[in-house]
Amino acid sequence: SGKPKLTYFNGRGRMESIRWLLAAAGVEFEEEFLETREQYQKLIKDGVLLFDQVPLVEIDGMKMVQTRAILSYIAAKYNLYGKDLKERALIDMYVEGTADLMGMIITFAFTPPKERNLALIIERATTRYFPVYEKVLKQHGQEFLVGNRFSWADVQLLETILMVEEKEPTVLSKFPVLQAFKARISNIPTIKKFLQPGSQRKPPPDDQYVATVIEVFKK
Ligand SMILES: N[C@@H](CCC(=O)N[C@@H](CS(=O)(=O)O)C(=O)NCC(=O)O)C(=O)O
Repeated sequence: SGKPKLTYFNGRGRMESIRWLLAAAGVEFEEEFLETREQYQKLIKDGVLLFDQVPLVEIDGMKMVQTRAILSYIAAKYNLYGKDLKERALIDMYVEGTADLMGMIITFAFTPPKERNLALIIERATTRYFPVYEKVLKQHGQEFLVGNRFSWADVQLLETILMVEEKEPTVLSKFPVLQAFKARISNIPTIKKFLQPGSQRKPPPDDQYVATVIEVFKK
């Protein structure tokens, strides 16, 4: 069909940022959901998982694995990766910062309840990460994080803001510039569409999602 094909669980995990970036770029994609151990073993047998891991994204005749490699390829292909090496370096830094914060939330669902530390996630969000993006936007006074135009960094920052707000709705209370950024980027047509019910955006992980991941990878 020519559309990229994403193979992963029917949930966010590492694939959600890829769904966001493709959607922001206005690129339609298909999905195959990993539900059983047999499916996973077949993928391995067929030799399509370079490191026996998912996300897998089939795009432009390639069977891509490794989340960052996939995201970088999509960002470059759809001109969301800055105009030169220095803008790309800034985008990489901002993207890795949001990835670190999102990573804390992704592992939260797989952490035994009594070991979960939501306070630490909110503390990191409000003292280490969000202040950086608030300052960057405030300092240059532009609409977007890098190069005065829409990029991968903007997409991933919005994804991160929404994910942290799901845990703590007041998290942006001290970040007025990020509040305006959130409203602005949410209104970009391709993103507005992705935020509508019925899109391929996935809900927060629930017990069933965690159980499926554990079941599929059970040694
Ligand atoms: N660095 C890889 C890590 C991928 C990874 O660990 N994937 C997990 C699934 S999930 O953590 O994304 O849910 C996996 O396939 N694990 C199986 C295995 O490692 O044997 C990436 O970024 O894509």
